[in-house]
Amino acid sequence: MTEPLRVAIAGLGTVGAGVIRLLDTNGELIARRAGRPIEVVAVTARDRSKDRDVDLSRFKWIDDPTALAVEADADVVLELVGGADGTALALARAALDAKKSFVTANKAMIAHHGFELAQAAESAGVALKFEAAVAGGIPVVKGLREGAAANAIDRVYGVMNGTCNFILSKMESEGGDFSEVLAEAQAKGFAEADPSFDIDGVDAAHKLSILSSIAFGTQPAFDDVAIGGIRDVVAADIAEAAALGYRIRLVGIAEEDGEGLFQRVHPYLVPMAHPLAHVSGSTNAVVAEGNFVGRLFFEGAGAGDGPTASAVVADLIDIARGEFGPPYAMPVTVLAKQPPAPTGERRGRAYVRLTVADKVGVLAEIAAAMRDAGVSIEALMQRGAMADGSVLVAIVTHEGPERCVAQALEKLSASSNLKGAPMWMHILGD
Ligand SMILES: NC(=O)c1ccc[n+]([C@@H]2O[C@H](COP(=O)([O-])OP(=O)(O)OC[C@H]3O[C@@H](n4cnc5c(N)ncnc54)[C@H](O)[C@@H]3O)[C@@H](O)[C@H]2O)c1
Ligand SMILES: N[C@@H](CCO)C(=O)O
Ligand code: NA
Repeated sequence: MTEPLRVAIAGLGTVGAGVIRLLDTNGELIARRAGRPIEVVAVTARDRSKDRDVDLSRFKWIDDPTALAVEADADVVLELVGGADGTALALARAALDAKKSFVTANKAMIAHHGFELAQAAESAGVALKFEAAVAGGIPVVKGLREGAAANAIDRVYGVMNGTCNFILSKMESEGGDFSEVLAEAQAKGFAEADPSFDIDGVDAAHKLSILSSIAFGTQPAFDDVAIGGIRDVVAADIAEAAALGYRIRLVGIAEEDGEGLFQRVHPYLVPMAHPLAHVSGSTNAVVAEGNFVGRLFFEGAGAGDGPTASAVVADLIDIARGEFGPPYAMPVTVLAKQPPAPTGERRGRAYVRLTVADKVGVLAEIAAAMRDAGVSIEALMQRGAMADGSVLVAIVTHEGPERCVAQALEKLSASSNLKGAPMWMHILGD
């Protein structure tokens, strides 16, 4: 058999150990598919003595992760450490500088530095691959970059954070407390080292900005993503949404609107008839709309050791087969710089939840603020008094400019009748 593809791995946590287990289990099958074996030659992590349930004695241990790039006798450096900068970025630069191919699951680093790393990889003539960085095990990077490459993409959107989806669907089915369910997601290995990246929408925004570049052929623009998370979603919102025929999902959405690229991550009310409403637990799903293929729907495990390892090793197999190609759908030299779309006149329907004093005239005040801002109300529900005497008012608006809802809420937030910050979610259209 031909020479093995030699791999050096930095990071032996959930994903790193998963990759070694996968190669141990499926090594022979992979060697037949790739035309040659994939062999781990060196590893590094923070703690050499930690029990990881995999035999590391076969591999050379190199203490310094950056030295791994140069000292290990490897064709590919695999980074599974995490973090946008620091060790991961130093390792990426060192590997590409040493003309070694580089594979990573690190969406934070690719969202912030992917363009620079793609330039380095292309000029070094090596591969840069990051299938595991977006939607874990779902082959959505390959799906868009290769499978949908013949299409102009009109819109790409989806549920891209397993931790948030796990929390929302658990609160939906069992009514669990937010922090307890988050702790459960952390114990299952889904959450980021800093889980605020998950619940505040940052992780999904990392993934969305990577997908946008591939879908629209634009330079990655993470800083242009409007980001909101699920921290303020309460059980009452989930119940109101259900009563109205929706489920709440953290949705990342990107589209070109003629004047620029619109990118937003936010909790959305998703109609029950839409397939995204049925994506539950840590599952992810991505929808891409191509001008010839129509609607593509990718669904699968977005996190966890096995699914993420599956995506990482698929990238290694590509490299073993000699499939390099530009990391995005086109060479970095032709990636367009797209300004962010102006959001002022963006239209949509909205859900608004207000906690207000239970007294005469409050509903009239809300209705007046909406009327003055030009917001048309489709439905308004008031729910029973809470312990502190306040009541919950949930409103669904007709379609209109989003800025009008913002204007109405700004006016209302000055009212002494408001007993907490208003919660505003968008409603996903078809
Ligand atoms: N866990 C998942 O489900 C998942 C899914 C997709 C992508 N990812 C990404 O994969 C990467 C790894 O995630 P994970 O869940 O395996 O993390 P983890 O915390 O379980 O493992 C991280 C590993 O890196 C090592 N490490 C950390 N800092 C280091 C340093 N400075 N020097 C040397 N080693 C260091 C740790 O010792 C550990 O072995 C992250 O970028 C993450 O975002 C994770
Ligand atoms: N923390 C991420 C891991 C997968 O990228 C999630 O929950 O989706
Ligand atoms: Na993926």
